[in-house]
Amino acid sequence: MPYLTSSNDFRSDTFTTPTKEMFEVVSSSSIGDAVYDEDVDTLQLQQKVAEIFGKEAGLFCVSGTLSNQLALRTHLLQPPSSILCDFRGHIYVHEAGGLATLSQSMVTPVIPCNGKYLTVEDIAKWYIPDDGDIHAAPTRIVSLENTLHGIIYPIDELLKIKQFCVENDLKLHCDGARLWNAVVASKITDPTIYGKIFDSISICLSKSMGAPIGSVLIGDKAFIKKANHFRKQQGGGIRQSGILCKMAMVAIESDWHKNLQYSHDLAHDFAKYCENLGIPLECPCDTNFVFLDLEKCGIDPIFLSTIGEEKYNVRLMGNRVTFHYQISRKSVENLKLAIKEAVEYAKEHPFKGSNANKIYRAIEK
Ligand SMILES: Cc1ncc(COP(=O)(O)O)c(C=O)c1O
Ligand SMILES: C[C@@H](O)[C@H](N)C(=O)O
Repeated sequence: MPYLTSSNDFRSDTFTTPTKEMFEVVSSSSIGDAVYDEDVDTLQLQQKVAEIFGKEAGLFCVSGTLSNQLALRTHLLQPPSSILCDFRGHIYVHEAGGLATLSQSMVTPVIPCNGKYLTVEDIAKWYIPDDGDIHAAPTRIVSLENTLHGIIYPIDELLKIKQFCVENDLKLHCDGARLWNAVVASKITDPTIYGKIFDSISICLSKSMGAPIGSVLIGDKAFIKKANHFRKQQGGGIRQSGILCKMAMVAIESDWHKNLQYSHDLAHDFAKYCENLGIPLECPCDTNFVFLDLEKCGIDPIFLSTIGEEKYNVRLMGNRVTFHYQISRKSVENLKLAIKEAVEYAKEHPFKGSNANKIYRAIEK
């Protein structure tokens, strides 16, 4: 099926497509060489994102993976070192082992005791102190994700973790690919709170915000200056990035609160529908993701995505159903028909296969 629009694409919010307005602004974008900090639209976007989330400076990156990897590399001075994160964290599961190769760092993947997000108790239990034990790779960074699997991090827990990091000389990074969603769902009126808590934040513009390309890494000036050095080293120093930054600025200047709330409302409605069908959720539906425990209902994810595409014109991948502002209500109705058929089919043909190819891990209950 030719890829037409994202209105029926529930695979990820990375499938959001540029708007007509984004294409229209391209012709008036600045055309300076961003490697020399001479591109006005790039400088403006970097500063805008830094100001929104309360940091001194920003650095445009072509992907969230690059933004995360630069942040963590910049915080690290020399091996041996460890980075503590949630065992489901993108930096650990989905960034191709970049921390090992680009940062020569170990990772301590931790399963949250509360089944949702790491608490300060989880971190205190699993962090590796720099106490002179030559067997160890001491923890240098705690890297959190907000949201992670769509789960919101409570501010009071973040503040406790921040305090622990300060007391133990640890850097605190946030993979904020969907921090915009957390702001809307938590009804945060002043997002600079996150800049007060985290030493660095990677903010994606290409997911729920709908820009075609780009993330911005934010931090203090000295940190961003060093991250820029690593960005050049890793080939991320791009030239006329004003084209991309102007498009991204359209997303920031849009009514993103309304857009993201729409996607959250669709997700919450679908989550309720699935639970009423007897499909448990793998984790709470706080924002735009619905993680279904298909295994518990004997539903084959391949069967679901196949009938979804061939019979109901919806695009699905695995057990994560993603909502974004370009999803149409008609597509949600089609999605509900597809999941209903999959439930009925599973009653007669329960799927007992392996979920080894599951790219989104769940916490065993
Ligand atoms: C939580 C999270 N962090 C980082 C990334 C990486 O972003 P990118 O795909 O632009 O590298 C993603 C991907 O969507 C993500 O879901
Ligand atoms: C697959 C993963 O890298 C991507 N960030 C997503 O959420 O779809």
